[in-house]
Formats: sequence, structure tokens, C-alpha cells
Amino acid sequence: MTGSYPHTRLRRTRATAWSRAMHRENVLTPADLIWPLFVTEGEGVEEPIAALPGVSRWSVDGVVARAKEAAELGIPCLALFPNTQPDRRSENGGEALNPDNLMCRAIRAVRDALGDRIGLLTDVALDPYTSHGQDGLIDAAGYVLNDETVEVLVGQALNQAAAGADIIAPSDMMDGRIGAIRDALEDAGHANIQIMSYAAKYASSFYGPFRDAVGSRGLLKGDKKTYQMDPANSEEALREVEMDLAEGADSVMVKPGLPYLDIVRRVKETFEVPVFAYQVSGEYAMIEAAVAAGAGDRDALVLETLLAFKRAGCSGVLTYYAAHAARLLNG
Ligand SMILES: NCC(=O)CCC(=O)O
Ligand SMILES: [Mg+2]
Repeated sequence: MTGSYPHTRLRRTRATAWSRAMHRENVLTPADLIWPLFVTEGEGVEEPIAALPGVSRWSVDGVVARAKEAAELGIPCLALFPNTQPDRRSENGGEALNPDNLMCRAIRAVRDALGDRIGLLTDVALDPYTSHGQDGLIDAAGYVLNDETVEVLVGQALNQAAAGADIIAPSDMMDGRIGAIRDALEDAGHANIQIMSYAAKYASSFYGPFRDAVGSRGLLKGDKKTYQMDPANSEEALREVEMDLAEGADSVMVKPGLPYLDIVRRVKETFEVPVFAYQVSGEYAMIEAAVAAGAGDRDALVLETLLAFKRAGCSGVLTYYAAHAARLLNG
């Protein structure tokens, strides 16, 4: 119990740097960071993404170089996203099942170069592969079909697993996909491949720059509200998480990040499982815009926002600032 003034003065322990360090309740380290990288075709290619100043798409060799850099910085895991060429996109996203697609080539190249020195988390959803930009198969009215999509997602997950993925991360929000993917991984002898479920993924306005990065912005018609969650809901997030855990998810994700830290906290307190959050592209772009406007200091804003994820209960954060933050933390 907190006593009363003046015997208790909460400012006492804040008076010096050593004392603040001694009383700090949460810490951020490079091991808390997962670095999302965008892969593009070619060799020696770096394509800056205008909507995400400071973030580029890299050809596979560049991804390998970034992976080495990440391992040296103490970042434990990368999240890979492909920018599929327009002529490889289709109505049913079949390129997701191609064992030589951009994603699988990137997975194999990083695995060959780094072995187990870094983890590879791979995105399962069809939006980087469909000509309509939705995460699944659609009917004539454009509605995303659940069970038919899950069948394709299982194939996509097995394809990534065969290429060497460590953590399958379904971001599609179909019902039942975690159980279906878990069963398929077990049957295929991949008992130790993890699943990090994007369990509570909201239909958010913060994903705009990401859609530029994977080339789906211009393609997407309508929105994703029939499968991603309503930002008004919190009870429903607990049901989503509960189902994914029951189906075999090893860890769960909340997305977006900072505006949804109340969800992180509720999930953590309710289930006591590893929870991750995604500081998404629009959050990154907001910080960059604030810095460009002279409204704040980048390094301080980055470290404060990332620490806030830890305080809320996250085991780690997916962030485009991962390498930058790790450099700051390593001093
Ligand atoms: N499935 C991954 C994402 O949708 C990322 C969104 C973002 O960074 O805006
Ligand atoms: Mg779900």
C-alpha cells in the first residue's frame, strides 16, 4: 500500500539516474524486436518505399544481408513479406503455392546463409498474391470465402514450412485456419514449427503504406471488414485468442499496435501466453511525419513507443524500426 505524504514521496526514487535505473519495471532489448522485411525480384535491388520513408524492398541477396545485420544486432527473428510481380498475381492467388515463389526463395537463401542464427516468421494470407488484393478466395459478389480459403492457406503454410520457415504466422483472419494448419504441419513432420496467430487483427486504417509495400493498394476494392475485426470490439478479441490457442497457436498477435494496447493487456491478463503486437506501417509513417514536422525526436519516440508495448505485456514487437532501435539499444 502506498503511504501518505510526506513520509511517502514517490519522487524520492526518481531523483537520480542510478535510482531510476534501479526501479525501472520494464526493459526493452534487441531480443524484443521482430523485423519485417519486404522482398522483391532481381539482384542487388533496393527499392525505397515512398509511403514508408527509410524502409525499402530488397531483392533476396539484400534480405540475406539484412538478416546478417539483424543477427549481429541481436534481433532474434525476421518477418518476410513478398512484393509479388503483377503478372504472377491471380484471382485465386495460386502463386502462394509455388515452391519457387519469391517468399520461398528468400526463406531458403536466409536459411542457407545463416542456419539457425535467426528465426524466420512467414506471413500466411493471400493478399500479396491475389489480383484483387483480398486475403482469400472471393465469390462472385466479392465476399471472402472462409473454408475454401483455409484449404489454400494450409497449402501455403506447408509450402513455407518445406522451404524452411520457423514460425508460420497466419494474418488472414479466417475462422479455423490455425487448427487446420497445425494438423497439416503435424502430418507433414513439422512438429516443431511454431504458429504465431494474428489472432486479433483489426480492420484498421493504419495499414495503407504496407499495401504500397506489397503492391496491393491499387488492386484492393472495398475493405476487409467481413473478416478483420471491428475496432470497436474488445470482448471479441478474447474469443478470437481463445479459439486460436485451443487450435494450437503457440503465441498470439494483436494488430495494429499502439492504439490497441488495451487489447494486449486484456489478452495477457486473461490467458498468460506469449503476446506479440505489430507496430504497423501507418504507425511508423505517423512517427516519421511527426519527426519531419519537427514535432518530436525520432529516437526518443521510437524507444518510448516500443517500451510501451513491453509495459502493456508484449513478449515482443514487430516493427519497421527494429534495426534502428537495436542500434540505439546496443549504444
Ligand atoms: N499481414 C501484415 C500486415 O498486414 C502489416 C500491416 C502494416 O504494417 O501496415
Ligand atoms: Mg480467428
